[in-house]
Amino acid sequence: MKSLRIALTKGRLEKDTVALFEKIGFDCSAVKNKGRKLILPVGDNQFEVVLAKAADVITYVEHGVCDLGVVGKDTILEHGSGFYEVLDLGFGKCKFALAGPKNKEFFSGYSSKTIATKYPNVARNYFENKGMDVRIIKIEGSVELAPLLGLSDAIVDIVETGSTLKENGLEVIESICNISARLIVNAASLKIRKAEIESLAERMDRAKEGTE
Ligand SMILES: Nc1ncnc2c1ncn2[C@@H]1O[C@H](COP(=O)(O)OP(=O)(O)OP(=O)(O)O)[C@@H](O)[C@H]1O
Ligand SMILES: O=P(O)(O)OC[C@H]1O[C@H](OP(=O)(O)OP(=O)(O)O)[C@H](O)[C@@H]1O
Repeated sequence: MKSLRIALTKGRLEKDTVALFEKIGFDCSAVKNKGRKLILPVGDNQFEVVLAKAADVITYVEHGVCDLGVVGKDTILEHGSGFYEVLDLGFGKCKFALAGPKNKEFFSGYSSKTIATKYPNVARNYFENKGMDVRIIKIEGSVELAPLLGLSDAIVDIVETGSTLKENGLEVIESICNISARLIVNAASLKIRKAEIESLAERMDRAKEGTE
């Protein structure tokens, strides 16, 4: 049978995932010396790692061309639910927050507010739950610019250390939810290759706790 294929969010989550695999004892030298290669073997061809952008990890897992994926809860909340989320990996910790200019009251007044965000679905759900009607503008990155430039009243974005907000005169108005990296699995793969997938997830879980 061909080896399991895991889609891995490249960038921030990549290093922590590789560190976790190495803790289990898998040889990750191909991933660490990847050059521009995007599909790489791990261990003794135990599985293959596919390096992809966060939202694409979900697309590949949902379509079943990858059996598993490592992706942030932020991306899951924004982009999808057609898969199983089997494990909180405990790294990539940050949170979603509503943030805006320091010392400026956001929830007062009657005028409709404008929100800039890279996560329009998350922002829409958040304000729907509050019964607030807001205008949402999608921004692709450095979302903190939007209120500084006068495009929006506030932002919904990821906050980790808080320094990006602080250095730009912004502050958290309200925390929305915690985020961390998750292991996701294609539904059909979980049926067909249950034992293999469960064994890998268990090993990742134990390595995460430092007991492997
Ligand atoms: N400070 C942080 N900022 C953004 N994401 C973070 C942070 N800390 C942890 N993460 C997690 O890392 C994941 C990947 O972030 P990364 O910055 O590598 O990619 P991205 O910002 O989604 O995409 P891009 O490649 O466009 O920068 C996020 O989806 C989130 O789950
Ligand atoms: O609280 P902090 O530790 O400052 O981290 C939060 C910042 O990091 C992320 O941006 P990223 O670096 O991914 O760039 P981007 O905004 O262009 O996506 C996020 O969108 C915030 O801007």
